[in-house]
Amino acid sequence: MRVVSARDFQSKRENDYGTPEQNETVKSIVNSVRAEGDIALLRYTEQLDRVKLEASGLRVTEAEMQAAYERVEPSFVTAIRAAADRIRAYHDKQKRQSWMDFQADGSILGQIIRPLRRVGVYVPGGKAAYPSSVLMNVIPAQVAGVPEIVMVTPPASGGEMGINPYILVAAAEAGVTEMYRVGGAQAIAALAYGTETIQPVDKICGPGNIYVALAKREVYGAVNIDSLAGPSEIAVLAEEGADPSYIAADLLSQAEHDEMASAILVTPSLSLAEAVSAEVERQLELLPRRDIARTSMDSYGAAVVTDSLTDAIDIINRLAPEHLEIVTKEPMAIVGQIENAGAIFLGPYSSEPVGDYFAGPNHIIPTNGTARFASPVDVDDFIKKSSLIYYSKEALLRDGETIMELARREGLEGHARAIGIRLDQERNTGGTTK
Ligand SMILES: NC(=O)c1ccc[n+]([C@@H]2O[C@H](COP(=O)([O-])OP(=O)(O)OC[C@H]3O[C@@H](n4cnc5c(N)ncnc54)[C@H](O)[C@@H]3O)[C@@H](O)[C@H]2O)c1
Ligand SMILES: N[C@H](CO)Cc1c[nH]c[nH+]1
Ligand SMILES: [Zn+2]
Repeated sequence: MRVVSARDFQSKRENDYGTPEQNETVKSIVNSVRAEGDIALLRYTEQLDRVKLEASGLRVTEAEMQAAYERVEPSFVTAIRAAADRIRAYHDKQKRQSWMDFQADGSILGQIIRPLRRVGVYVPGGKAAYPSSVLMNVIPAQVAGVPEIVMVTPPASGGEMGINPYILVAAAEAGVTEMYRVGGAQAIAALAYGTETIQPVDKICGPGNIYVALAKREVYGAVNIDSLAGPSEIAVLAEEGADPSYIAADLLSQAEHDEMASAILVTPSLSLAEAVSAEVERQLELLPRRDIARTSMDSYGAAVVTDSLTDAIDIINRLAPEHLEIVTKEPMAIVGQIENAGAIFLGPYSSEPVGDYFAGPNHIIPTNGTARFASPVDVDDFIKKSSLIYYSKEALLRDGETIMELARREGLEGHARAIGIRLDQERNTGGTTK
């Protein structure tokens, strides 16, 4: 991992999302699926996932889900249930209630909260399978009360039609009843526009690689999306005294996700930066996915040395990382200065994978600097709100002239007249109409 001074550090991620070629590829896949439906889905699944399917084979059956229990260890079932309980407990706290404010003049103002009717959840399954992402998608949708949750995930690569059994068991445990074996940009397009087999949804949530993230951006507007939760990122803010082997391990935990993942240490300590860099080289060799981790470390990894802790915090706020670990003597004293980060992990024992799998907060988190304006998936992603306005006669008589003044200053006489016609009527009838 390169050690660089803050002055020489230029994040490779401060550009637009994806290369021009990746953007073109995604546009072309999305347009083809929109125009051709299932035929394009099957073509891209064969081309990109090397799995040949018939349209009738797109839907994953309940029997497949149940059969998968035979192929996973009982310890996995215990673990996924324990994780689901923690994730559900955390998301239960986010539930919103509809509310109404009864005013003294007889008016009622409020907000009605309703679940979205049909949502699509993407579970990544290209280079690795992510049963944990099944829970992170499905549980908040269930807590919100979404009646139709449609899961998509790529068929296990290597020519088999099957889905990874850990994903199937996680889906069965979560109560998924509608699942399709399709991934990448083609799955996102199918959820957005529908095909002969897949009915369109109202919103698409879930993480994925660059093609998935770009496809979500491409279909936004036809459907809503959660955020651009693309290739994983970690930034560690640390000072002298932090354990280099812990930091290196946590950096590599995200680097192993994807060649496009990013892992950055920011510290005022040159000696810590050098120790972490050496530790990364040592630990890299121990990883089964070292080729992926090395590519991402070489492309996007860095140990950035700053003049001060304040400068280090500035860099973190500029990066707006998906995950931030603060490993300083007083992490609580720093957290208030962090403006941009998707999930913040405090202290030496809050290793990032604690949040990936188990603590309870959602691991579907915006990337590539978009934590500046976006948030991790939560129950709010699966609801919508309607404003409620009941104006009493008394209230309209009181506020009518003010509303007409505002309408006329916008040059919208029709708006003013809609109010005026009621005021006139009330005045002419001496206020006897109800
Ligand atoms: N930000 C988050 O919240 C979060 C959470 C979990 C995982 N992730 C990220 O999810 C990603 C998972 O990636 P993955 O690849 O393992 O699975 P994936 O399911 O996201 O992507 C696999 C699909 O990508 C498509 N694809 C692959 N190469 C392509 C190409 N050259 N052209 C067009 N399409 C192509 C294929 O259709 C394939 O099915 C990683 O980047 C990981 O870091 C992010
Ligand atoms: N770190 C990922 C989010 O970027 C989430 C995850 C799932 N499994 C392992 N990690
Ligand atoms: Zn992870």
